[in-house]
Amino acid sequence: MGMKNTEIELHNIRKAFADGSKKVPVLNGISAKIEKGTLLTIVGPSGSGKSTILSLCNLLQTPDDGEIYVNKQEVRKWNVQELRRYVGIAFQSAPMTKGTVLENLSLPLKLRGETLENPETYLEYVGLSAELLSREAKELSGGQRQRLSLARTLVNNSSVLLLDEVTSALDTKASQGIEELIQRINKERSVTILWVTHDLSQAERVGDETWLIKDGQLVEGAPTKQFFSEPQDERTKDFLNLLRSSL
Ligand SMILES: Nc1ncnc2c1ncn2[C@@H]1O[C@H](COP(=O)(O)OP(=O)(O)OP(=O)(O)O)[C@@H](O)[C@H]1O
Repeated sequence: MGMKNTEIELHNIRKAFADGSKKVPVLNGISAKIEKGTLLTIVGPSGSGKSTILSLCNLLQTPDDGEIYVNKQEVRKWNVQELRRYVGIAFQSAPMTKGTVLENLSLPLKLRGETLENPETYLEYVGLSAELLSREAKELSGGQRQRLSLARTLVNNSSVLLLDEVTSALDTKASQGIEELIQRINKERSVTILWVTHDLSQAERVGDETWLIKDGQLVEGAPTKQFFSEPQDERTKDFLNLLRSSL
């Protein structure tokens, strides 16, 4: 066995949200380790807490209880800006700020008072033409915007990428392109990836490991092949059967 090199460790994470006067628990004690370079796919019913897990890893939210270690340092001990460079995030909507593609791409550096060298190399890597640099970013197609948000994480040289339903708004062809790009970023640059997806065949295709989150618990975490071919927990079997029978 080689030496394990943990990128993210969740230690008994709990989170509840206020709903009127009562607190609704969303994560009920989640513990797990993610090794560096892993492509983890996270599946589970709607509202089970998947996005909340991502948001805790770069301090968009803070846990009520428990600790999260990123590269061995508890998230609340990180400088937030540094943490958010180290842990990049991309959403389904791939939001852009007003301005050109170049301005959007160099935003993370501009905030630090630096300029971006060779912006076209980042566009090329994500499969966008350098001619797009002067284009208004909000006018790009969904697939192009998703590529640009991935390019931004490359500018930051992020070690971890949090992906929340990044292909759900795209047609099949654009979705395949983004899938391949993410796999390439994972393999070529050893970026650790936490990928929430409702598309089970995608989770099976791209994952090294897969988790099922249900009712705020990590029900089952296993190597992806095993997760889909020999699920151990009855709740995983039910979840997979239910979705497969509805196809
Ligand atoms: N900021 C918030 N304030 C209040 N409630 C929240 C907040 N964020 C999430 N929730 C609630 O927490 C629960 C879990 O939400 P979360 O988005 O983590 O689920 P999910 O598994 O990602 O769902 P989906 O697959 O539908 O995106 C939901 O009931 C949601 O309404």
